[in-house]
Amino acid sequence: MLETINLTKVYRDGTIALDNLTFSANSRVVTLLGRNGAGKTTLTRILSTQLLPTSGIARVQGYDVVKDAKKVRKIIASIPQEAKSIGIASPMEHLVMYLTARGLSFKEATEISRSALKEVGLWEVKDKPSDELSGGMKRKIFVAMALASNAELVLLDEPTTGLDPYSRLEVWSVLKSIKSKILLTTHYMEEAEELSDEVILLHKGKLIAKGSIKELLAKFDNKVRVEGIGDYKIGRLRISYIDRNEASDYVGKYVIKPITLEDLFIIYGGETLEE
Ligand SMILES: Nc1ncnc2c1ncn2[C@@H]1O[C@H](COP(=O)(O)OP(=O)(O)OP(=O)(O)O)[C@@H](O)[C@H]1O
Repeated sequence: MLETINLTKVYRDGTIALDNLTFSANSRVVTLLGRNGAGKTTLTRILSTQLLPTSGIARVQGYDVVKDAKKVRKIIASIPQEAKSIGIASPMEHLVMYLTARGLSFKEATEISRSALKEVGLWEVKDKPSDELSGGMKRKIFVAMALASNAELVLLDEPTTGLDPYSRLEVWSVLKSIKSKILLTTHYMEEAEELSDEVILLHKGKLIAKGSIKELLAKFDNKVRVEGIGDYKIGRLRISYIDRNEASDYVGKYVIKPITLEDLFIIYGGETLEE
């Protein structure tokens, strides 16, 4: 269970990263979506007790992230965006170090590490120094840690950035299978669609939409996306959203597509020509 009440974070230079954010979410996989700078990492860092809020309340499984920070740390595993592997240490060494630091015996840690490394597809390279692994493989070490942690809540900030499509599928299948609840941050719409039970859309530190993807898409059930014309501008592409029954007027002239999660992002994020 994640909960915030009027959560606000103002950085020292005056940047308002979170602006009176109030929400609660209790699904197994909750995904934070938003443009660059929306406040996703700031929220993840506050929930994982790495950053203090300026005001407001945030709770993880009922525990206040400021007053009960120690309890929160016991029940979460946090894999930040900037997590870097130690060059001379192998994937196996990373996992064993991590699990023994979480309080497991060396024997238990070794056993759990073995199965986690097999599951994320790192078994073949388990003893190689991580310096000699590809960027994607290094990223997978952290996914294996999340898997092995057995934490109540795992916070994963962009876990598949830099992975090839096959590795991304491998990571998805791991994330689907683990028992822990997950707070995921991603820029990949496909990933959000594949994994999320609930999505939280942030824009400039504010909540603009929350719900299952099905619920959010249902609001635009009668719309279609038209590419090549309109007020929304993504790079050089102009987009508009029209009623489904008007679509026949556009057939043959423009590309018409069903509404996806990416469109919600565009509609709610509101990047228009005027802005
Ligand atoms: N340490 C900091 N000091 C000042 N401003 C910061 C700091 N960290 C983040 N910000 C600002 O706070 C806002 C939210 O940043 P945050 O990193 O939380 O966004 P994000 O949604 O995670 O972005 P991205 O998708 O690019 O990772 C941005 O305007 C950012 O520039």
